[in-house]
Amino acid sequence: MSEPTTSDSKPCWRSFDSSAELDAALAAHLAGALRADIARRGAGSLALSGGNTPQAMFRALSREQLPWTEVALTLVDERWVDSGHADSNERLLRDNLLQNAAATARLAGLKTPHPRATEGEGEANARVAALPRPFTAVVLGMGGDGHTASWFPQAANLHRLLDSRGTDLVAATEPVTAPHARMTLTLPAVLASGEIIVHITGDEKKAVLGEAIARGYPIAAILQQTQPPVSIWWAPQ
Ligand SMILES: O=C1O[C@H](COP(=O)(O)O)[C@@H](O)[C@H](O)[C@H]1O
Repeated sequence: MSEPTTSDSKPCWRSFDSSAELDAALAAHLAGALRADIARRGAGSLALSGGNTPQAMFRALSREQLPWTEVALTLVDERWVDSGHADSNERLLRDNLLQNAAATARLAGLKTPHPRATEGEGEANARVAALPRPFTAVVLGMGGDGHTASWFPQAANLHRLLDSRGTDLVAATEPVTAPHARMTLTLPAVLASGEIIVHITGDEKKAVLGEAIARGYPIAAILQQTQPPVSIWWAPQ
């Protein structure tokens, strides 16, 4: 299957023969970007996605040797569940990345103690605002429905999440087609990054990406960008 491009921009594709190769290369790439940022401004930061795709890459990244005490991590999006819940992206990050050499990195999660995600917006915004930004890198995943971050096609407030002139760094949303209310970075927060990496695997997601622009999937908001640079890292399942 060929690599889809958009009419306006051609995100750079990095295709690998296996997920294992992709995971090793992406972990090394992120570690290099963090080292460079720490050397340049004394701090590095990553906004990372949850879900199944990035878990092995997180474990590879956790073994990279770098000054992890100077690294701040946050999530691209979070499900509104306790941090010990099986569906918690924070739990996923703690279990897979905040281990080994990376155990000393600082994590600013998006889940607050508020019962409702909408009530946690102020605190979550303040947490993200306190991080070293622009992010060194943002790593996005993508669902089979073309959602990235927690920008779901059916969400009533999708417009707010994708408002490039909006001032909120995060916002609550109801995905409609997936469980749990969410807290998600907004488009302007994602764009305030040294680079954006879309990390996907499998032919199905490659095909979805190819349809994204034509069908107006939320990930099109990223694929159409030229600044910061966007690259797509892909391997077969
Ligand atoms: O719900 C979510 O799904 C996407 C994609 O996850 P995957 O399991 O298909 O890799 C993920 O990027 C996002 O962070 C997560 O909250």
